[in-house]
Amino acid sequence: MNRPAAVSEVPEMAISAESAQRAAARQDATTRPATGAGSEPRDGADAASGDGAAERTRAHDAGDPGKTAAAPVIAVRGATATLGSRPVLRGIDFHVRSGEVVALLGANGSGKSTAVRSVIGQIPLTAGEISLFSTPLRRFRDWSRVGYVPQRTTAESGVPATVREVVSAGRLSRTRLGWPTKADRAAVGRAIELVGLADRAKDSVSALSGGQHQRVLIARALAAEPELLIMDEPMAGVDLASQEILAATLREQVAAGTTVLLVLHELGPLEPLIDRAVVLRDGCVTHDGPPPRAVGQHALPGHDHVHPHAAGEPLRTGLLT
Ligand SMILES: Nc1ncnc2c1ncn2[C@@H]1O[C@H](COP(=O)(O)OP(=O)(O)OP(=O)(O)O)[C@@H](O)[C@H]1O
Repeated sequence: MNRPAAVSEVPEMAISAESAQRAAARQDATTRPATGAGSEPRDGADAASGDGAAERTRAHDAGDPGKTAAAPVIAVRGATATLGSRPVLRGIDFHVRSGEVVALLGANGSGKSTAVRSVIGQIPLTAGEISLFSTPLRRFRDWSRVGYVPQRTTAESGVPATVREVVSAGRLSRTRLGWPTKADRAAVGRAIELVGLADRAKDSVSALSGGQHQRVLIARALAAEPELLIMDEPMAGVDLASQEILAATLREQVAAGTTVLLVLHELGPLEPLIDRAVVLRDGCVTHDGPPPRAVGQHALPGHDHVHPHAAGEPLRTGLLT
């Protein structure tokens, strides 16, 4: 197995003071919205599984900020994945701690999307293991704690749907059997407001721009008030105005203690939020630490990151080898 570079073997990663503070603040369950993940009972499947929810409750009950802050929300160890006959992840290790914002960076085809899709169980590993909230992925059932925004999708399904309908779909993991409660409807309304689309809530998603679509998808992920938000290139193909709204939305989530893993090809307006960067190259981790500074590296040869979904000129990341 081609193990990743030494940096990924270091168990304790630099976590910014800001991140540590957020993690501690998160311990005050009061920082979560009243209808948030921390205040709601679990559904039957979750309760039956006895997995993450119970462990999380125990951790909170223990009242030891250090303990929960130290437990990784995502732990990836020796993850190896093959697509077709091609090895795409070659034994990668990384983790994301509670309250951290971690960017997964790297050149086109380095395995970023495969890594996040493995984390949410869409791509099976051929070796290694992944845990979410200290529960092995194969036993993890508490998906309402996880919000996922996939790469390159639109909010359109072919069936006419309004912004509110699409965002409401994101709440289904929390909706008890039966009709949505007042709290469910309020959470959907909040998510729509957060992404600045309150005035478009009744509009068909087919009438929205690409950037607005992306905002709908993020609102859909936020509607469940997840503790962990995983986003695959949330800024790709998004106009500047929408980028700024998305950055503000994410800032708000992070301030409330949400843990974030996001694939990016450039840090852009999200840079101030990023605590740590994990850089992939050919399916291996080549850096795990402070976000690389884009300035200066742009001038180096081989630093163009051509994003296949964005027409026009190559985007530069300053992060590539
Ligand atoms: N279904 C598939 N079958 C075979 N190979 C695949 C498949 N999906 C992706 N790959 C290959 O796996 C590698 C990693 O792809 P992945 O999408 O994870 O990279 P990425 O770093 O997210 O790239 P990008 O920045 O272009 O989105 C690429 O070489 C890609 O061609």
